[in-house]
Amino acid sequence: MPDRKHVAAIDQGTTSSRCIIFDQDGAIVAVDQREHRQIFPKPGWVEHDATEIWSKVQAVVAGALAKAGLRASDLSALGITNQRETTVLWDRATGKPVHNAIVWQDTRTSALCNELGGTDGQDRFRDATGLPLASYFSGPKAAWLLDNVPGLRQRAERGEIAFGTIDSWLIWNLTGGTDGGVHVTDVTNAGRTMLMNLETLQWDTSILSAMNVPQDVLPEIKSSAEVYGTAVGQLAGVPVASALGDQQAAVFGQACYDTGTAKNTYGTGSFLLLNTGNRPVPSKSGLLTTMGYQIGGEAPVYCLEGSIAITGALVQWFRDQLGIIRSADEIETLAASVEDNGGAYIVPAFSGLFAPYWRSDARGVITGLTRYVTKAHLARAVLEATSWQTREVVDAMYQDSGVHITTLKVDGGMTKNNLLMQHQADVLGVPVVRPKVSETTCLGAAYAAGLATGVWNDLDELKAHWQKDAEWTPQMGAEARDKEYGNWRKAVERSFGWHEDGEA
Ligand SMILES: Nc1ncnc2c1ncn2[C@@H]1O[C@H](COP(=O)(O)OP(=O)(O)O)[C@@H](O)[C@H]1O
Ligand SMILES: O=P(O)(O)OC[C@H](O)CO
Repeated sequence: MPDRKHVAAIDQGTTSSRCIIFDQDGAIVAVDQREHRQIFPKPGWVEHDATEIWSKVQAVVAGALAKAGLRASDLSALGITNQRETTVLWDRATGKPVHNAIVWQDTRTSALCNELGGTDGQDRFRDATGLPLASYFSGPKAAWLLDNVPGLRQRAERGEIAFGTIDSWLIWNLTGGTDGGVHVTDVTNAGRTMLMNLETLQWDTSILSAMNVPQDVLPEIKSSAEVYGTAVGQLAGVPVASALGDQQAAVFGQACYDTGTAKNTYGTGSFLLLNTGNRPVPSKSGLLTTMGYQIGGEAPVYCLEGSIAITGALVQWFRDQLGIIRSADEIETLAASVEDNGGAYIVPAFSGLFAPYWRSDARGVITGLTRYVTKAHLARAVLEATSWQTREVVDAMYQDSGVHITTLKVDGGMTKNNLLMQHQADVLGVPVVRPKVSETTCLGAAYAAGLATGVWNDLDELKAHWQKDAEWTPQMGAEARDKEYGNWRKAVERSFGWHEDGEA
């Protein structure tokens, strides 16, 4: 395909959808982005309208093509990356969702997860899936919908209903929807449902029956890089050739192809993934064992993941709820106006703590307050909460894998904050590096789609595209670091036990 040298990627994220078109060097040609509504029906519940998401996705595809001055026929392939775990059930005949999508942050299934855990607790399905039982994952969300939308279970049992994470929903629509759309997902997304067995890469029938999810609703599990089908509509004829959960796509876009390489993406939350090679490494330290990627029929690559629920969202809270800053960028100037945190620590356990604690009973705390503490110290404490949470995850990675991360590749909205990135390097004691193309999520999806369609030949070719933009090297002494880390851990302990599960 000599004249088709562009690859498009759709990144359907928690707050917005974007489409980026890349050229053959992996450089960005055009970007278009639109937000969608966040629906909060009750405290702790978070929903999205999947129909709205589909129309925003169509709009950003049109927008990116127009900005690039390209047509569908100029694209070699389309890749998909997406917010993970968010769950959609739809009617196969009408193509309409039967309910709003339940978002990964939604905690309505906490009580159901406790019930499912029984005497094994959070570990009941950990050996098979690599995941602790938590409201974060899709399986319990699907079970909740089947039990709570009137008549849905019967319709599902009659084969009328399809389940999908957002990748499946988009691929089904892109390839024709009710008119022959393909119902597939990839291993990285299927791995976040808590319904896929990590060794067989197939749906685990014993978990399906424990969660009471009928197999007929589920998509077929495919690799992350292969042609699933051909798009219709405005992208008619373009092969839909990759799907990766957004954090795994960032691993791919950051060229973390070697065992022992790691990246951290700093957005609303932060997700640090360490490539552990072709075998799943079980976690005893509060991490997730998860898929990294699988290219066509090749052996799958696994990762250890530290999922941190709140990092950038704490900066948003500081701006929107406290009103101390007017823009996220202002936090750096305010924090830089003082030498240190003045003794204050903020633990942003707004909806419990994810890795490495998985404590749904935790709630946010600010500790160490004295009359000396100013809003500038608090601004520092907000930023430091991100680097300390990351340090805890890196320590857990070492405990589980024996791998010392020697350089951390970073990306995401918070990485433009120099003070934060310096503190991150300081508390980890290793260099932190940011690539030139910071849109690593879309880039990863584009790379995978381009590999599947012959735009790029192999991982070495992709690795050669990676270029450093900025690097921060550690400057803090070990003694100061250890003392502050101790303070942070004391603050975390103070956050435990504030909330009863099931309480609104
Ligand atoms: N200069 C900054 N310093 C610290 N945090 C920032 C800064 N700019 C943006 N952020 C935070 O980064 C997040 C947005 O990053 P982004 O990668 O776009 O996130 P997502 O993909 O999760 O929506 C927001 O939570 C915001 O508060
Ligand atoms: O859409 P993001 O960037 O907030 O990512 C969400 C994660 O995939 C949740 O697991």
